[in-house]
Amino acid sequence: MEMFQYLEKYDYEQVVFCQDKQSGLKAIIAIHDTTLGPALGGTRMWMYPSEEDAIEDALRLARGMTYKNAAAGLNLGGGKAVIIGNPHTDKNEAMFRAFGRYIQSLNGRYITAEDVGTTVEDMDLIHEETDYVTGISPAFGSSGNPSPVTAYGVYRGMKAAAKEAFGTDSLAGKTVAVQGVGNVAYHLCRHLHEEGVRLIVTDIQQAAVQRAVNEFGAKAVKPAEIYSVDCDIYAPCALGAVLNDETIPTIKAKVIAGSANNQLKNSLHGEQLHEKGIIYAPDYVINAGGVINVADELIGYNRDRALKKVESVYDNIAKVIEIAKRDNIPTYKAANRMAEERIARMRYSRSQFVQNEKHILNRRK
Ligand SMILES: NC(=O)c1ccc[n+]([C@@H]2O[C@H](COP(=O)([O-])OP(=O)(O)OC[C@H]3O[C@@H](n4cnc5c(N)ncnc54)[C@H](O)[C@@H]3O)[C@@H](O)[C@H]2O)c1
Ligand SMILES: CC(C)C[C@H](N)C(=O)O
Repeated sequence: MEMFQYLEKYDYEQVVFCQDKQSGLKAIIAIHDTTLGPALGGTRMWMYPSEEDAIEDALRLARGMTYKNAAAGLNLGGGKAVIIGNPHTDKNEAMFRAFGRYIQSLNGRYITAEDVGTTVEDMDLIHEETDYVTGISPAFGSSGNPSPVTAYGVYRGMKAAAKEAFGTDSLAGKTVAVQGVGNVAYHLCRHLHEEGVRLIVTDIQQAAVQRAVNEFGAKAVKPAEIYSVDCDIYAPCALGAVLNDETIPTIKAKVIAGSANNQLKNSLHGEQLHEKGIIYAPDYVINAGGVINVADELIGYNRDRALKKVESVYDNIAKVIEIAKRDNIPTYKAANRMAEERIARMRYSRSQFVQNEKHILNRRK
């Protein structure tokens, strides 16, 4: 990869490589854009096939957080970190504390939280060394695991997309196919079950499937079958790139609304969904509940206030659909437009020099 060429292409601000031989820490922090405020995004721990894959993932995810935070109306920029290693076998206290010291050295330009492969316990270790971490234990007056709140946001966003497709946002009697019933989707299934939805689920872990079958009366199908089942709504809640040339032609759902990041393999697939008349709730808009929740910690966490803010995912999905209809463009493009326009407006309005300017981190004091 021609690093600076890539950074210039998408206008990244900063990339930090963090190494600590004794603990085995190899991490990359990518800060994409801090126009709206400090860059907030989780830390992913993953066994990357190569260092180049890890760098690419950090960069791609950081840019995604710029869009997610902007579209959610947060005064936060976009960044993300990756730790190279096996989250089941390679973690240790010194690793996360060394990583916390690197975050501290950025003096608030980057704030971390959970992502795939990291937990509340890991955030607590990072917190030993820095204040620039969210999603830490409720014992510290913080928000804890973001997944249930992400699920609530996805549920709200799904209702907004359903309103467009079916003329009502009631999901009672609808069939929803859920791909992956992990941390987020388990809670999503609970909301859907309580509203009288028929659930079809799949997962590569049998125990996760069985729990949804037992608790919510879900019907189980094999992983490869989930795309083509008869359903009203397809909820991708596992991996990225699941909306691609192979899967899109088989999808029968009228709505796609799930928590997974980077659902479109590439932007062409967003066009294909538009041509098929499927209402696609853009991933980074519908799954913003987690980041909205952890961002509330920056002003002194209040669960009720955070949940109230997460309800706005409904309005944000409705707004994206409205822009898509007004401009006759796919919803993924409408979401990008919404985020980019907000950043451009704020960049302009915040371009004047102000001594000791006010920003979200100053509100903590
Ligand atoms: N946790 C959050 O707050 C949050 C916030 C925003 C976005 N997300 C995104 O939502 C998705 C789910 O996150 P999570 O925290 O629930 O993760 P998780 O690991 O708890 O759940 C994912 C589930 O998907 C299953 N899975 C993996 N590959 C599969 C396949 N091929 N077919 C079917 N199932 C498969 C896994 O076995 C697991 O049960 C991820 O893409 C994540 O990036 C999560
Ligand atoms: C800040 C975190 C809760 C971010 C979450 N991992 C996401 O992708 O939105």
